[in-house]
Amino acid sequence: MSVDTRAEHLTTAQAGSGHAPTTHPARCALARQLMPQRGPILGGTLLGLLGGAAGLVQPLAAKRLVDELGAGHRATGDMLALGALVLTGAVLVALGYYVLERAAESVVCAARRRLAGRLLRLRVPVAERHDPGDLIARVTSDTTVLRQVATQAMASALTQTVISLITVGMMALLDPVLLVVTLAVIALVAVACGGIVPRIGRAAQQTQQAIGDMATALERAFGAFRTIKACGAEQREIARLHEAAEHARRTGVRAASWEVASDTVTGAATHIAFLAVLGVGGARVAAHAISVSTLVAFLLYLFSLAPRVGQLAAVAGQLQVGAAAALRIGETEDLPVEETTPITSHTEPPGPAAVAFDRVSFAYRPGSPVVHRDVSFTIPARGMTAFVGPSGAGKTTVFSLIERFWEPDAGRILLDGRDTRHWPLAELRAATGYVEQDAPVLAGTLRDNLLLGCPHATENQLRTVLRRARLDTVADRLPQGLDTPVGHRGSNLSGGERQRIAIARALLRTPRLLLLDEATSQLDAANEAALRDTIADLARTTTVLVVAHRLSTVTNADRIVVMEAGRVRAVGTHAHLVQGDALYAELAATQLVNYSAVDD
Ligand SMILES: Nc1ncnc2c1ncn2[C@@H]1O[C@H](COP(=O)(O)OP(=O)(O)OP(=O)(O)O)[C@@H](O)[C@H]1O
Repeated sequence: MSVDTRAEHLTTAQAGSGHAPTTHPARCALARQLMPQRGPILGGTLLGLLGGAAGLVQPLAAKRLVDELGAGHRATGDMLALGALVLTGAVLVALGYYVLERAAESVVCAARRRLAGRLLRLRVPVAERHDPGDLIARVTSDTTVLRQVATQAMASALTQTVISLITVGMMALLDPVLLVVTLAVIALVAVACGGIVPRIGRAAQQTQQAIGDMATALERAFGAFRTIKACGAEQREIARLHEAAEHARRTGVRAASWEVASDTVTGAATHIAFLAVLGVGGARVAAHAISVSTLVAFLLYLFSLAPRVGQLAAVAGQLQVGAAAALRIGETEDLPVEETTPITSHTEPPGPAAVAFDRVSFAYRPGSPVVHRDVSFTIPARGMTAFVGPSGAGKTTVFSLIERFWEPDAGRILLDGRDTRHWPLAELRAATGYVEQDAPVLAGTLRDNLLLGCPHATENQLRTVLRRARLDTVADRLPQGLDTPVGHRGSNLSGGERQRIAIARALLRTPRLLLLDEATSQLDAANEAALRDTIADLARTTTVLVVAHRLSTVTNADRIVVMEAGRVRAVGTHAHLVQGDALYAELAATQLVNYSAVDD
């Protein structure tokens, strides 16, 4: 098979079902996302570190300044040195931030590009198994979380740890006794934060999932916008969205509460440490154990250390959230995609393709009802073949299997005598034109839609297919002609116009095999009759397969395949089947009164 075989499920798709953010896979996923930018991230961190080091020397310079002034000396040089230190530190920190911000944007952009590249190449069964809203949230919202981790969290984790250690070293040099007092307070903070930080991570992960749920609910609503209005279901859908928003609010508030608790603990600890150091330090100054300037310098170090300890606590939470987002992104990147080998040479013979099903059996999912049972038929190159039968008989599935959206469980599908599994996928699809049942039209202009499968078509080719699909008058009527926007999913067009666009789009590819699934069901009688002639004309040079509910559209087919409950009942011409197949005769008896009326 021409697909990779990675895990087909997103384990973190549902709230609470994923890995805890601190697990090894989560950390590996985070490292995988950040690795390509490790150079700039380390560079930016180093600059921040140097800026922080400049800040570290400031208390010593201040101490010296106080000593000089206390001794009645002029201290212009010391003042200038202190100013230069402040300036250098600020410039280095700013530069570091800039480098990190750039690296973060690169991390996010690379993740988004990788995800976009893979999502559109997902295997159909895999794509159908996941909520589009959740997949979209992974590309937009989770990558944004990654950005924060790639800048602040990673850099802070490194710089703050190193600078905090140096600060502690400096404090030890100034007065070990005051350091013991400070470390005792820090130890208390560490114990309190140890309980708080994982809770911040978990709550923030749930917020990310809640945002994904909102995207899913929105995608669902916009996917059936008019139906929701027509059913008067706006309030119920709004309630669904409100529920998702409320869930995001609740988890957001929970995360914020824990963040506030963490800030409060570190803030209170700063004050306690300050008061303790001031009390013990004052006593030591009075006892001449240390000088006033030493106490001032120590307090300055303490004030620089306190926010760093607070930041380290926050960073631990951010890293957890980032790891959870990276895990969701990594899982999505690992979903199996279709092969991507581009077409290098056209090895297939020109002209119409022959199709055969050889004892094909198929179910959409293991354990789900069998849709095709031992289906066999042979369709020679050229001519029109229609598939008819009751709803759910498996007609559309024939097309899905030919296009290799799905693979048969047993049997073979042959195109030009060659198993479709041995065709390069791009080549197989290039040989085929497919008009789906609901004739999807994409947002953009009419021209964008037509050129979707054949971007280099000339203006002449465009005009020819427009005429053949009976779209020329529509295009002429539109205010900007072919460059008129058609709206979201072609909402500015009628159902019949959308179908004709889908047909024109398929014709433009000059396919060797044309698959039309209920492609004219929404056309008026005149347009349908004209398109029936176009298709009959096409069938002289191309193999045309048509799924039809209305027999009136296919009575002139070269052969008709009658399907029922996943089996081929009969194959023949209209005249032959009316005589020879009871189901077909019944369909003809109930439908062809209308046909005569239309034809006449
Ligand atoms: N993507 C899918 N996943 C799971 N089951 C599916 C999927 N598509 C179709 N089915 C099921 O497979 C069966 C055959 O569907 P298919 O669309 O091939 O029938 P059909 O003959 O074309 O029907 P209709 O005439 O109503 O379009 C149906 O029972 C349907 O519910």
